[in-house]
Amino acid sequence: MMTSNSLLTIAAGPALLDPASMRAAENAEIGRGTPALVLMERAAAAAVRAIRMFAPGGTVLVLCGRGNNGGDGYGVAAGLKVAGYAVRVAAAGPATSEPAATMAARWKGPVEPLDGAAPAAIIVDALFGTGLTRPLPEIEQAVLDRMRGHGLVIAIDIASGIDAATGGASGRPLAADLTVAFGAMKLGHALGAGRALSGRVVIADIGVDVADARVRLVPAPVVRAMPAATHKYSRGAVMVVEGDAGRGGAGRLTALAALRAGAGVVTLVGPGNRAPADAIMRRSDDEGRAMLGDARLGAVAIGPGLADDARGRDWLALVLAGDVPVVADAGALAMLPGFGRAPLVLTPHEGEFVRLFGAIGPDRIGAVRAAAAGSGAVVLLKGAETIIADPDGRTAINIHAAPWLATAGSGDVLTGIIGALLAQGMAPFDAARAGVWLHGDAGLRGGPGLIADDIPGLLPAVFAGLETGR
Ligand SMILES: NC(=O)C1=CN([C@@H]2O[C@H](COP(=O)(O)OP(=O)(O)OC[C@H]3O[C@@H](n4cnc5c(N)ncnc54)[C@H](O)[C@@H]3O)[C@@H](O)[C@H]2O)[C@@H](O)CC1
Ligand SMILES: [K+]
Repeated sequence: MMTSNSLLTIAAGPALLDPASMRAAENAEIGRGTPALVLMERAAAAAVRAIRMFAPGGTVLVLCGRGNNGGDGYGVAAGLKVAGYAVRVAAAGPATSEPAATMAARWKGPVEPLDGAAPAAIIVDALFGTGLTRPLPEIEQAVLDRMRGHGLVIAIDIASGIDAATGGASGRPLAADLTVAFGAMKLGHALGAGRALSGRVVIADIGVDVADARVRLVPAPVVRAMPAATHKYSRGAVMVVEGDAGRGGAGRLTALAALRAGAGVVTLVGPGNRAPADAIMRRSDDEGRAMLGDARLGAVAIGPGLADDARGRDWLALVLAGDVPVVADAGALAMLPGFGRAPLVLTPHEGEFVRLFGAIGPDRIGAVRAAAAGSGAVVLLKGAETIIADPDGRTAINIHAAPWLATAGSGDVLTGIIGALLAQGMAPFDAARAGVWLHGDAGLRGGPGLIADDIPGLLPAVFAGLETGR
């Protein structure tokens, strides 16, 4: 049925942890015999290395909280002082926990109160990390406000005030130029306000094992060399079920995107059976139904421009009952009859998701995971941060994208890209992840003024970029 000649491969991607899983991973390492103080020493040393690379030399103000994030801060202060920086420390009060208190005792210099501390060229924010559970207190908020606009800001683990589980901001966190994240990225670096306020994120390995993480960032796919003996069917055959007359533009965009994403042959199936005007093949509904029995067919893309009527419903029921992988979007989502045999990728935006699966609530990731587990389909919730879940629980978040992609027809293009990757034999979860990354990269390359029609034409540059690293 499927060819197995995918142009791309895609790795699992960097782990994205919530604070509870991070603590569990740290506790596991402590259980294996590494003292918490050693983890903190590693964290501080890694932060010092990152700061020396990012900002070699200068005056430093380290803002220390009373918890372990503050403990990291004292270690950073000591390390930067040894490295020749002029370091001052301001603290909210004595450290209340271990190993932070031990680390604080190693800082032999003066400690200023937070209120009144003057900014420096380099401001190290070690007030709160993953332990923040309440709104930022007034004194901490005031010092962050006073620092704003005055120096290069380095956040220790995460900008103080960002909820590491959700990326939500309490109060007004200070935007970081660089965040040194310990052990792994946290969800709060990738989501919501946290994504914008984290700046560049460097992951510091502190010897904590995060290999089991179920939620990961979508990484850049890798382009494989095509064998010379490739022919068009071995590169994947996609059938796009077109909308009705007057709505055909959406299907055409999907088909074009599938071709540009590397499918060898793309057939647009619809009532018209018009003469081909370009590289896209055109067939009638009857001919299309016959194609479903062709072993060379690799994937079906259905939904863009599709009307909620008898024709649309018949097509949807037919393809879901087959065993050719299906990507369903737009019109198909509005009339999904249930879930059939076919490996399936659903690509709803928020409104479509809510109609299909119910309200989302504050836990967007949990909602997408539940939708995938309940439906047996890979579910891809489109948005500024696209969330993709496999029925087996693997979950990915894509932040490699640009706001210019929020434009009419952009989703039709994504459907075509995913269709092409499915047709090449990529597993549905991988096709969805790689597809959304390619789409996002095209958006970044397109910039302001981008329209959906431009996206397929940007894909050759996206692939070239993957091969050359540019
Ligand atoms: N656990 C470990 O093994 C490691 C932890 N590390 C650091 O430890 C941090 C987490 O430390 P903590 O759990 O101590 O938490 P934080 O230092 O993030 O927060 C400090 C404490 O303040 C309290 N708190 C929360 N919100 C508050 C608010 N709004 N007002 C007043 N108090 C509030 C909490 O009880 C929390 O324990 C990480 O972000 C990381 O920087 C690193 O040293 C690496 C190793
Ligand atoms: K911090």
